Amino acid sequence: MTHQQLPPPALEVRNLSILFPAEGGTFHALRDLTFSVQPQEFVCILGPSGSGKSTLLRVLAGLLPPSAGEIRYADGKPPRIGYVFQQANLMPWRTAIENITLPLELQGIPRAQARQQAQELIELIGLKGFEEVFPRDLSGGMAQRVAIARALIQDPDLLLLDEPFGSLDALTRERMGSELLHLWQVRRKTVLMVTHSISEALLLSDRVLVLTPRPGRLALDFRVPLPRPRSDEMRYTAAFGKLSRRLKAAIG
Ligand SMILES: Nc1ncnc2c1ncn2[C@@H]1O[C@H](COP(=O)(O)OP(=O)(O)OP(=O)(O)O)[C@@H](O)[C@H]1O
Repeated sequence: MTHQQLPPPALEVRNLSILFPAEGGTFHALRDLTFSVQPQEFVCILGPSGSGKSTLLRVLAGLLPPSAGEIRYADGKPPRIGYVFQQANLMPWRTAIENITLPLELQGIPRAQARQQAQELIELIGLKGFEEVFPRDLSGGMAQRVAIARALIQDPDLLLLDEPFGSLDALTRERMGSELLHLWQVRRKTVLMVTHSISEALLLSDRVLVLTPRPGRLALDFRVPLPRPRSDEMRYTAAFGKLSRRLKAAIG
């Protein structure tokens, strides 16, 4: 029998709990979560409102210390992280390209060099022609493309996406999902993405982690058995419908 050796996980979460202060004491936002993520894996986190999905991303980003348990990263130290939120949070006085280059400028990288690096991402993410547009003149989808490019420009090892398409209309959301898929196929990052959309999770990810209602525990760690490359057409297949029902039942 051959033994297939897996690379060390990009991150391991062990018995993670998060307690927050509440009236008269504390409450568990997350309780005893254990899972690991492989390098370049695309993992979606699904769960009802308040199940601790955003809290989990904040812990993984190092913005919130675990109350109990631990997080281990592949080479022992926290990876470079790119973080994208539901709102693009762009600087209104900077153009699209100037928002993208900002993280590099803050690192002291010369402006011309930063712009050159941004240009490659602009083409990859469908922002060509919008470089000099200010945020007020960008559509929601375009603004979110800028936010994703800004997160990618530092070449993060780990991309954390917190409902990045949550504020977009359904059609733009589908298109952005396909573009993210394309981006991931080209750049191959380890991705953890929070979403409320079962179909988005199935179409994009290798694995879906479903959290229970508060306190968030792991209800299901589900490997998506759909072949890659994935296409939008898959949404309309019987297999996809069956998987959707399975996830819906797990969310409750
Ligand atoms: N800093 C904090 N202090 C106290 N309670 C908090 C804090 N941050 C989050 N919470 C609470 O922890 C719980 C989990 O919140 P979190 O935002 O992680 O859930 P979520 O699954 O991302 O929700 P949604 O899907 O609505 O975005 C909620 O009850 C929230 O009110």
